[in-house]
Amino acid sequence: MLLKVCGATSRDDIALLADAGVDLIGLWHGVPGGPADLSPRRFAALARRCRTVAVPADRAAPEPVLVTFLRDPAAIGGAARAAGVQWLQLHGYQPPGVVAAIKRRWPETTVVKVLHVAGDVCVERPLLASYQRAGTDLFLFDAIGEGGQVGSTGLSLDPDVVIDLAEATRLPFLVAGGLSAANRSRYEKVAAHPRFAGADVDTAARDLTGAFCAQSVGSIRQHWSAAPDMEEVG
Ligand SMILES: O=C(O)c1ccccc1N[C@@H]1O[C@H](COP(=O)(O)O)[C@@H](O)[C@H]1O
Repeated sequence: MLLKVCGATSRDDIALLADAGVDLIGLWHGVPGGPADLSPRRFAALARRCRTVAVPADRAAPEPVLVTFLRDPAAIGGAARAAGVQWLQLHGYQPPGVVAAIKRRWPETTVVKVLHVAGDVCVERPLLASYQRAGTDLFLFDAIGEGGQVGSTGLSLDPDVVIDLAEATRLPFLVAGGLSAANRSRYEKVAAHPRFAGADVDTAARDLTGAFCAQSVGSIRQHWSAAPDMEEVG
């Protein structure tokens, strides 16, 4: 299973996350006003750092992921390509046409489309087939905040809602939304699903000051790694 942690902003963040065994590191670009938003230059520098950071010989370097609210396929694909980044996380409400345009021009890209869930309602439910036809590689299920907040809500999804959504799709999926070491046992059914690809965390990876905490990330890794292994995705 893959562990993704979101919102790295420094070389030290990446060293800490790599050392803790994180597989995918989310780098924000095109998240206006976001505390972890990166300029194109900084985004490219940190993506390079992900690929070159020291990791034990038996582990791959973490994969940088462009996490974005951008909607313009050329801007999204252009930023990723300029930084040599293969993974895109389309957070927010980009329509299926954006996925299709990216996959047409950059077919080698792994596109993760976020599906936003409020309670037991997935906003994009009527569009699932369209996103699949467009070439989405993985879905990421995330909780919407009470005021419609998107990303890093710290709110957990009901595992039964996750399973229901997984069954309505045919792609591998990641889960986000208030995940932690402590609530891993609640997601037993989810982690055992044959298309469960991994967990995506922001809030629980940090301490009270908002900095990444090696101990918390290590503990999340340890608890969530108990999930059955996923076949290669992307
Ligand atoms: O972390 C953010 O603020 C953020 C901003 C813009 C897009 C995505 C963002 N994070 C995503 O939020 C979830 C996890 O959040 P949490 O563990 O509930 O705090 C995850 O998908 C991140 O990629």
